[in-house]
Formats: sequence, structure tokens, C-alpha cells
Amino acid sequence: MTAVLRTEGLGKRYGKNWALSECTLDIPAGHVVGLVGPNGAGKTTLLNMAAGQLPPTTGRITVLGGRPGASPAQLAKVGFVAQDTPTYAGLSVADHLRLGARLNPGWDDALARDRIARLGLDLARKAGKLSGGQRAQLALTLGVAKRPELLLLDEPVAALDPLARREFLQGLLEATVEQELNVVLSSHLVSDLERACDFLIVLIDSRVQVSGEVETLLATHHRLTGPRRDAARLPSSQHIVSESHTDVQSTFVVRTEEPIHDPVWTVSKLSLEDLVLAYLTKTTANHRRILEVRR
Ligand SMILES: Nc1ncnc2c1ncn2[C@@H]1O[C@H](COP(=O)(O)OP(=O)(O)OP(=O)(O)O)[C@@H](O)[C@H]1O
Repeated sequence: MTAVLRTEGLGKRYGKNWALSECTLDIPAGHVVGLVGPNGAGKTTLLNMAAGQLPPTTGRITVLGGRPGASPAQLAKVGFVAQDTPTYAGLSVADHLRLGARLNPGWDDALARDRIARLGLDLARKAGKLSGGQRAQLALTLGVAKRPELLLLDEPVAALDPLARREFLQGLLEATVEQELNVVLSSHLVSDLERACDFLIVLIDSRVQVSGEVETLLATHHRLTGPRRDAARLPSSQHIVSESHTDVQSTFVVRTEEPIHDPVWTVSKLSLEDLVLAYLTKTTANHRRILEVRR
């Protein structure tokens, strides 16, 4: 099966700074993928490259088997809703639908109108007069009605209130099932992604820290709590994601395919949020170490 998104050593540099580096990913079809990371992690950069709006500095990227933005057919396969919910302030909701119909060969007008009606949006209202959340919903409608095979959404729920967030993500889930749509959506909040996504990419400081199916990630990451122990004493099959110690106690988050038999540990499961936080903690600790060495 063709991968939805495949990257190999992908990187983007602005001047001396890498916005994304050494990014290697293989996302199979049939997923709602959450791309999570703090501000400035490189999420938008990756999505822009997948949409064909930004050329890579290094490496390779293919989307649905093709080069992003390489042809009208490739462009038609990918829907992209950028971070600032791109709509035209002076155009009405109906104008946006007409524009969508004119620009997209696979436009599904019935789907678009049905969605707008369900959202209770007034067709005559100018986009500039909609609330931020309503504009986000309009932008999503335009993305979905294009009937792409892959929909890329950059922070789609950032402007929405909690109820609208839930409705938006629910609507997205329905669309993915009804239309066999693949989705990659970014957020810096794991809680947004927890309900909607079944595949996760954690991007921190321009690098992919971990990626995989949520179920597999949760099954292979564990928290170990027990008497104080040095990290060097953990078996090599246990990859340490984060660690913290008091005088008497140690807590590790480890990634391992192997069962954990050592009786000194109390082993507990992680939530998706715990898992992401563990990677964040690791990166912050590394940062501190680098700064200390430089001083
Ligand atoms: N056009 C640009 N010129 C220079 N630097 C840029 C440019 N675009 C992005 N960057 C830098 O690249 C890094 C990654 O930015 P990016 O927008 O991809 O992050 P992000 O994860 O989407 O962040 P956010 O959650 O804040 O939107 C940041 O350090 C940013 O300052």
C-alpha cells in the first residue's frame, strides 16, 4: 500500500537555523495522524512541505506516492488548511463555496452545503464577520469538500472553544470514516489529539522524537518507579525517555518491546499526554546539559 507520507532525512534550514532536521517518517494509509510539539518545533514547516508550498533543503518527501505540488493531479489529492484559517474577509460563505467549486475538480458541493447548514452558518455572511471558530469551520469545510485523499490541518482547533473543539474533531472523525480520508493535524495540545488521532508524531526542536500508532506507543512505553538506581543499570533493551530521582527513589519512562520482569519496579501505564511530556522533559534536560557544557 502506498504510504500517505514518507520522508527520508528531510530538512529545512532558514539561514543558520534548522526548522526541521533529519526527519524520517513512514505513515501508512488509514490514519488520523496527530503532529504534536511545542511552539516552533517545526510542525508548520513539515506540513508546508507536504502541501508542496515549501521546498526542502535536504532529504526527500513523497505524499501519496508523488512529489508534493508536482502536478495538478497531486495538488487535487491533498487538501491543506493552513494555520491562519485562510478565508477571504470580503467574500461571503456562499462565495467561498463557489470559489471552491471553480478551483477544485473533485468538489463535492452537496457535502459542502450540508456541512454549512449543519454548522448553522449563514451563506450570505462575509467571512470577515464570522467568529474565529466559524472561520475555522468554513476553512475545514472547504478542505473536506475538495474530497482530497489527504487532508493536512495546521492547528485547526486553536481558535475554537472547548465545545467547538470537540464538535470539530468529531466532525473530522466522521469525515475520515465516510470518505476514507487520511488526515494529518498539528497541535501543541495533546489533549486535542487524544480523542481524534490513532497515529502520533512527536516533534520537538525540529526533530522527530517518536512516531507510531498510538496503540503501539502506549503498549511499549512504561513508567518505572522504585528505589534509587542509576540509569546505567537498566538493561539495554530499555530505551530511557526520561528520568527523575530523589534521594531514595527513581522514576524512569522507558520504551521497550520486552516485558519488564525486574521486581524492584512498580510498572505503570502512561496516558498519551504523559508520553509526550516524557519526551518534552528529555529534550529540556538535554538542552540544559548542552548549555552547561557550553558555559
Ligand atoms: N520563514 C521563516 N524564516 C525563518 N525562520 C522560520 C521561518 N518559518 C519558520 N521559521 C522557524 O522555524 C522553526 C519552526 O517553525 P514552525 O512554524 O515550523 O514551528 P511550529 O511547530 O509550527 O510552531 P507553532 O506551534 O508556534 O506554530 C521556528 O524556530 C521558526 O522560527
